Amino acid sequence: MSEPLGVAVLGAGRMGADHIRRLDRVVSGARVAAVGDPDRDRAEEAAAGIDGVSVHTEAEAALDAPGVAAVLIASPGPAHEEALLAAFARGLPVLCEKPMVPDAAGALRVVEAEARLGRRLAQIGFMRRYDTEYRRLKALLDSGRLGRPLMLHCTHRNVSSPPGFTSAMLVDSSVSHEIDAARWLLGQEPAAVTVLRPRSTARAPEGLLDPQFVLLETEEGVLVDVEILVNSGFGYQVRCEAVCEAGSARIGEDRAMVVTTSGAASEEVPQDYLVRFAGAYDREVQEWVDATRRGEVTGPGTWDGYAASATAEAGVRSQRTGARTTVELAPRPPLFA
Ligand SMILES: NC(=O)C1=CN([C@@H]2O[C@H](COP(=O)(O)OP(=O)(O)OC[C@H]3O[C@@H](n4cnc5c(N)ncnc54)[C@H](O)[C@@H]3O)[C@@H](O)[C@H]2O)C=CC1
Ligand SMILES: O=C1[C@@H](O)[C@H](O)[C@@H](O)[C@H](O)[C@H]1O
Repeated sequence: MSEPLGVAVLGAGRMGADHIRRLDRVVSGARVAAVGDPDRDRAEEAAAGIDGVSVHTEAEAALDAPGVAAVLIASPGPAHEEALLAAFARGLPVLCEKPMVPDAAGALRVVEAEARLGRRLAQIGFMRRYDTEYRRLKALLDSGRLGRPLMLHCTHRNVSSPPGFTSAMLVDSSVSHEIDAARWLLGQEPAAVTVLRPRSTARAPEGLLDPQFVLLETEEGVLVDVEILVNSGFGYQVRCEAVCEAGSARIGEDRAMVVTTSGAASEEVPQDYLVRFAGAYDREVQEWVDATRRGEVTGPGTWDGYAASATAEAGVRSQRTGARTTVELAPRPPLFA
C-alpha cells in the first residue's frame, strides 16, 4: 500500500472546512498535510485533531509544507488564479473549487499555463458531474433513447446569499454550475447568452438583482433556461428537465421524507448544497484522489473552467442591458481536445 496523498487545503471557510473533514474522515488514500488561510483561527479550527497537519496564513507556505503532494483550493474565486499558478509552478496536482477564475482573461491564463506544462494537472470542482441523478440523466441522453435534446429547463434556488454576494456572482458563481452541467450533458459549447432581470425579491439585500433568468443558446441550437434565485428563503432546490425529440427526463425533485397528517402532505426540502450534494462532493474528492495517485486527471479541467467563466462573463455583460450576447471562446489548446 503506497503512502496516502498529502493534500494542502487553501481556504478553510465553509467549503474548505467541509473538504478538510472529507479528506480526513470520508475518502480513502489521502490525508490533510497542510491548511492555508489568512484567518489563522479558522485554519486552526478546521485542522483541529488532524495528525501531522501544519497551519499557515500564507498560501505558498502551505504549498511548500512537508508532505504536500497535491492541493485543494477552496479560497474565494478571485484568489484562485494565483493559487493555481503557484501549484503549477511546483508541479502539484490540483482540485480547484468553482469558479476556476471568475474572469475569462484570468481563466484563459490558467489554461495557457497548463498547456505550457504539456500535461494536465488541474480538476475543477463542478461537482454536479458526480451527482447520481445528473449521472443518470447524462447516461440517458448519451444512450439516444430520448432522441436529440431540444431544451434544458433548470432551476437553482438558494435559501439566502452569503455576505458580499454580488449581482454578477449569481451568474459567474451560482449559474457557473448550470453552464458546466449543460456543456457536459449536451456535449456542446454555449454560443450566446441573454440575462433578464425580473423584479427583485424583498428578501434580497439592497441592490442585489435576485432573481435572474439566464438563457443560453448552444452552438447546435439547444436552448437552456436557468432560473437563479439566491434568496428564496424556503429551500435549496436544483432541478433540471431535459426535453428531447422522443421524451423528457427530470431530475432534482425534492425526494426527502413525505409526512402526511391532518389531511395534508408535506415534504422536507434540503436547505443547502452541503446536504443536497453531499454524495457528489464525496465522489468528486474520492475520484480526484484516486486519479491523482495514478498520475491522471479524469474530471472537468481548466478548459471547462475557462468555458464556464467566458460564458458567465458574457452573461454578466448581458445582465446590464438584457441584450443577447455572443460567447467568444479562444481556440482550444490540443492538450484539452
Ligand atoms: N462546489 C460548490 O457547490 C461550492 C463551491 N464553493 C466555492 O468554494 C470556494 C470557497 O467558498 P466558501 O467556502 O463558501 O467561502 P468562505 O468565505 O466561507 O471561505 C473562504 C475562506 O478562504 C479564506 N481565504 C481568503 N483568501 C485566501 C487566500 N488567498 N488563500 C487561502 N485562503 C483564503 C478566507 O479567510 C475564508 O476562510 C469559492 O470558490 C466558492 O465559489 C462554495 C460553495 C459551494
Ligand atoms: O457553488 C455554490 C455556491 O458558491 C453558490 O453561491 C450557490 O448558489 C450554489 O448553489 C453552490 O453550489
